[in-house]
Amino acid sequence: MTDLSVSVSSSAHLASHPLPEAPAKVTVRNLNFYYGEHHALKNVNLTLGTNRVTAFIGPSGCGKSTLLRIFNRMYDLYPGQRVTGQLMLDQTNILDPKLDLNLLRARVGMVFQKPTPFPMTIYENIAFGIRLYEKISKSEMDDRVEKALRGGALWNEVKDKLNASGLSLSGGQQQRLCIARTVAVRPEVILFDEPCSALDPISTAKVEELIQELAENYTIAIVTHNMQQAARVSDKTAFMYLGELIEFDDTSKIFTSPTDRRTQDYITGRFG
Ligand SMILES: Nc1ncnc2c1ncn2[C@@H]1O[C@H](COP(=O)(O)OP(=O)(O)OP(=O)(O)O)[C@@H](O)[C@H]1O
Repeated sequence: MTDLSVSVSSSAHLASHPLPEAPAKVTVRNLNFYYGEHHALKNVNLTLGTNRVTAFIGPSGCGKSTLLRIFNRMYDLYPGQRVTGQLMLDQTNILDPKLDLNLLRARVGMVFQKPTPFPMTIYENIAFGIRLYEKISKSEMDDRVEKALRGGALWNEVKDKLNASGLSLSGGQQQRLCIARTVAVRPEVILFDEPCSALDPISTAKVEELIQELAENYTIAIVTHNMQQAARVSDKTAFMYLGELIEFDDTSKIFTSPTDRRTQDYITGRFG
């Protein structure tokens, strides 16, 4: 195959041999999702491997964001939405109606498309979430804030202005603040919903680098419209179409020799 629109030969990240299987962190079995009458996810099956980055790609409306939002039960916020099937985070049933959603969302953090810092200081943006779950001393909190900001690759830029408003940062810095805020509560899984779509190329490169660093300690799922981004940052790629998971494989395989014609058509830009 010679006409793939995503140049993968230049990406050092893409290995030519199959990735070893990682232990399952999130397991999706026969998952269906409905917005009222609309059947938005159709019998989806896949596994997010521990400390792997899994990218979700596919044309607009195929259900990528819907699937991502089920992983931390965001759909509970809206009436008329319904899910069936099985979804496990290790041994925890994510779909259990009795599950404590605050605890789930501490374990499965989310970073959105647009940076959404709280209208408070940089320090408080981080400390706020920690205080929801833990009572710790001021010096412990200072340590945690520093660690989180380092985790968000932002510490060096903000260490001298922790009392400035989070909203005074640039868009790219705000997004890294949101990542730091997510990391601060020590999640196991981080969901990224098109995290770079509002960022310039330099900020995008920083966030992509950060995502790869975070994969050393976290299991990551990322929805992206940017195929080069999926190829650069992810280990595994899931291609979705009209609510179905069409193909799920090593990213190198999806971008060089996909099995399904529809995957090939999408990544070569024939539709979507
Ligand atoms: N709140 C909602 N109510 C009704 N239908 C919805 C709602 N949110 C999404 N849908 C529908 O569900 C389907 C999947 O939407 P979803 O946002 O998951 O797609 P997507 O692949 O993330 O799209 P995009 O790439 O444009 O963000 C679409 O047909 C969409 O119109």
